[in-house]
Amino acid sequence: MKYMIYQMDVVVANPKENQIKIEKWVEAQVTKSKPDTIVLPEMWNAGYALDQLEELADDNGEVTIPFLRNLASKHDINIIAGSIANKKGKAIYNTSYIFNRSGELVYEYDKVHLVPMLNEPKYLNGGEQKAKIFELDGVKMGVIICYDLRFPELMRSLALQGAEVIHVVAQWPTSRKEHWKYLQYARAIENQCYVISANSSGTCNGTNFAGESLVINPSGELVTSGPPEKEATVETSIDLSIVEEIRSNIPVFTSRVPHLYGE
Ligand SMILES: O=C(O)CCC(=O)C(=O)O
Repeated sequence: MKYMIYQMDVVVANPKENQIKIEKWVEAQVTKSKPDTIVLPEMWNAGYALDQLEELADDNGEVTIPFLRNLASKHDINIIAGSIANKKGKAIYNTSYIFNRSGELVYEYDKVHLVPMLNEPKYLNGGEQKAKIFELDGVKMGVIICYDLRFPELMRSLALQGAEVIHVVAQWPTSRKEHWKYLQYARAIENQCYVISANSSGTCNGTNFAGESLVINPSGELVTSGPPEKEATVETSIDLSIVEEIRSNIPVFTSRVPHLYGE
């Protein structure tokens, strides 16, 4: 499966401009490289303008869903659509949408873990649904959002449901870039799956975002990386046949003793 990741410099507090940016990027890059799947970063509609989300957030995807549906079917691509600030009733969530190449919305996930360091709980609601896997081109996959990466239980639950590829969409700051990298390596090794991330670049309220979107294979080896702190397109192909091979060589899933973990 061929991937293209948009390590995007999100324009803060300007959903329309970000939508145009994504459209132009897809027109320019997708037509050239013809990937199967593209990945966008976290909160690409509004950026981290948390105190303006009441005005900036989408309303149950009413703007974003038709935009992405059309992009997917027009270009024949699967879209791991990062995430957006999204109103559901009175509450605002950080929502990820996944579209297949026919333009069908196959999965929707609200970020479960909110970041105290950014005061997210003041502005956002945490998702209340269990994370599930979805399928694109017959491959079992999952998605988590940024701070979710610090909670190994979440990715483990996706791996136990059969995910072979897990995406991390993020706006992770440079100040904690080592955590960003090492946590992804750990999650790939312990779950023996591909970890594919899209981080943003650029700046918001004095915070620089790290870039360095990563593709790590199920053995914990780096396949490719985006550059630090600048907008970029990251391209790669992943070989799914190695997932089963690695899982049978080191059979951690059959060695688990769940009743001793309080599960
Ligand atoms: O956990 C971290 O250090 C960064 C998390 C974050 O920035 C986010 O979830 O948006």
